[in-house]
Amino acid sequence: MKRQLILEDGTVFIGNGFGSEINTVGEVVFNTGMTGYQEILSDPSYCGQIVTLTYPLVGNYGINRDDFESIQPAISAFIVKEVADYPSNWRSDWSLDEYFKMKNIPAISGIDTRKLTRIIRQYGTLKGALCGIESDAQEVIQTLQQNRLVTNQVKQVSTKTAYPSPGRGYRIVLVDFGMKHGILRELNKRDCDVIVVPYHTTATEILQLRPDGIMLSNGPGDPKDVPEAIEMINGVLGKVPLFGICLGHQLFALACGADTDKMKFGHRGSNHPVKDLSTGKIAITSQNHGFTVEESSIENTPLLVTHIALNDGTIEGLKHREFPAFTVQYHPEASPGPEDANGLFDQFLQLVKHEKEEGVSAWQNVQI
Ligand SMILES: NC(=O)CC[C@H](N)C(=O)O
Repeated sequence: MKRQLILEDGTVFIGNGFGSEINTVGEVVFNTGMTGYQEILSDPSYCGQIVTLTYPLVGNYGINRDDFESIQPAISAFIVKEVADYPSNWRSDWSLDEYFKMKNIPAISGIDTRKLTRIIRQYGTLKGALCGIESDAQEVIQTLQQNRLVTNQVKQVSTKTAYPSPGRGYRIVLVDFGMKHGILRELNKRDCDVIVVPYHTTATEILQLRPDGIMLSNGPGDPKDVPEAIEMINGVLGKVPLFGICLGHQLFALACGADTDKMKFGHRGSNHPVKDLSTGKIAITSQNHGFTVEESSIENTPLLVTHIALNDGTIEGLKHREFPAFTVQYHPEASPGPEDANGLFDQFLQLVKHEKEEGVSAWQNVQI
């Protein structure tokens, strides 16, 4: 069934619809990963976005039971060059088409994704609509140009109530801004006694859980849309060791007085090189972000830049000069992508251990 992808700059692509037949709008972004489409489409940080993959053939190994990053995918729509109708893998349970129909998410194939990606790189991420062939393109373009997309996506994807994921190790409170399961998996693997809490949980409520450490998860949208989290971070900073990922990193920066900004087209892919400024080591990382911490805003804050992106020099890691708190813009939990940075979870737990055994002074001696 022919459907159209319409962009706010006036470009119209005609392709073949699959998955759900509903019409949708969203921010069109590209991901350069060659594999990992299941993890990408189920990453809650894509809430409200229409994702195109630059890799040309998608769906070959199907969708399986085990590789989801959330229970309910939050992406608005999916765009591919060619979709595999007959996946082949022993783990495969559904084809992309079957899965998207089941989850009511529209998708389109037969799109020149190289052209689309070049438009996004030139124009910056832009609003788009996936709709039926009968829709009037000029009308849709006008609507896209005149309306803002929905914000406050964190509220849509965060858990509504707190829940435990018990273990025998350190008590970690994981604040869910749209958490990828991978983060919880890494903590569970290390036997942490995790309590996942909603995005609006206050500092007092978190401290009442007597955590040994606090983790700030990834999540969708603009960090400035979540002021309650910034307030919470200020209330726990210096009291309990803190580790933040992606949106968690941006919220931490805002809480410490730095600023964030929207990037032209962001970083989304599985092979972004990041340099650790203290060791000079390079990690190949998985990334998905459209906002960044502004470098010029760091100067008068208590923050130290620990990592930078080698492609464009933007900030990829921060630590607090005084308190036990550090964050990264990339994804140490991978899923999908390389596991070069996976050791950050161990470093966090080492920090938690030091703090528990020796108090705040130990922080000064721990290398991040
Ligand atoms: N993966 C994330 O946490 C993304 C953070 C934020 N929504 C951004 O786009 O920059």
